[in-house]
Amino acid sequence: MSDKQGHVLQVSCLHVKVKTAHGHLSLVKGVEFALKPGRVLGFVGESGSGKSVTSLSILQLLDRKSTVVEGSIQLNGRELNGLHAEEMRRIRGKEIALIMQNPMNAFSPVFTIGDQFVETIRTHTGFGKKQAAELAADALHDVNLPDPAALMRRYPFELSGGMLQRVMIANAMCLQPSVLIADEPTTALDAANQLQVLRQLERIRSDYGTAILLISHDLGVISEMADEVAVMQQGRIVEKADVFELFDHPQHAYTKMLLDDRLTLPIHQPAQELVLS
Ligand SMILES: Nc1ncnc2c1ncn2[C@@H]1O[C@H](COP(=O)(O)OP(=O)(O)OP(=O)(O)O)[C@@H](O)[C@H]1O
Repeated sequence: MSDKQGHVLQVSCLHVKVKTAHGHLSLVKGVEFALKPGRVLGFVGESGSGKSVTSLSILQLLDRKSTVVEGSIQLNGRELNGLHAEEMRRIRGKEIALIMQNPMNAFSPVFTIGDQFVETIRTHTGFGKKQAAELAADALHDVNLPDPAALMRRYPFELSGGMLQRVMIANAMCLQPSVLIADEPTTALDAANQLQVLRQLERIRSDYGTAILLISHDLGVISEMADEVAVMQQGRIVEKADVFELFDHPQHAYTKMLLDDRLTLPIHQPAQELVLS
């Protein structure tokens, strides 16, 4: 269910401050953007510019004691900022999901992949164990993971980063969230796994109309996947534009510098190798 303008996610006037011994330190300053179903917004910017803090504040995952989140975060027309933690747990995963750079952090080391996957599905759907296990196995098969039944009996440390990343994507596929936040989803992966992960993200977008907030240092990935790009610098969005417009006619000096750096620095992966089929 989107709002009147058709947005599934609308972030307005978002400020995030962290409490320090010397007062409040501003990490995110007046960030605004909106996402429509099936659209991909790329988030780029130097390390420390506030991309992850922005995404964690949307998911209400920042420590409530040490941070202050101000502004509005509307998901399907419902305000998330300040929502009760229990209510937020019901929404996370089901309506808005996160895929992070280091997928090992997303899994408990003491339960098998299957236990965790099935539990997540059951929490959000009310399915029985058998039904949830079948859905999980189908989803793992869908992301090209071999022998899903055997894989579900394994523990996270027995899988590579690329495999875990695909398990997280399979998870998201089962729950079909309105919004998926992918925070550097390919950075830790080799070229073959990067491509697989990007293809799966593209499938989630096209099959389920999931809107994706894609955070990446890799301008090749952004240019392939994003419809629109927001450039962050020191906690602010300094430029936001259609992807072609931004790459062809960057307006802000910082965006120009990022694009110039791309030409002089070795980038993570040449764009032409990331063409999605
Ligand atoms: N809990 C915290 N307390 C204090 N400062 C923090 C906290 N979390 C993040 N920061 C600071 O906030 C700023 C933004 O961090 P953030 O992780 O959002 O950057 P980023 O753009 O995602 O960087 P990267 O691309 O390296 O992941 C950084 O200066 C970081 O050191």
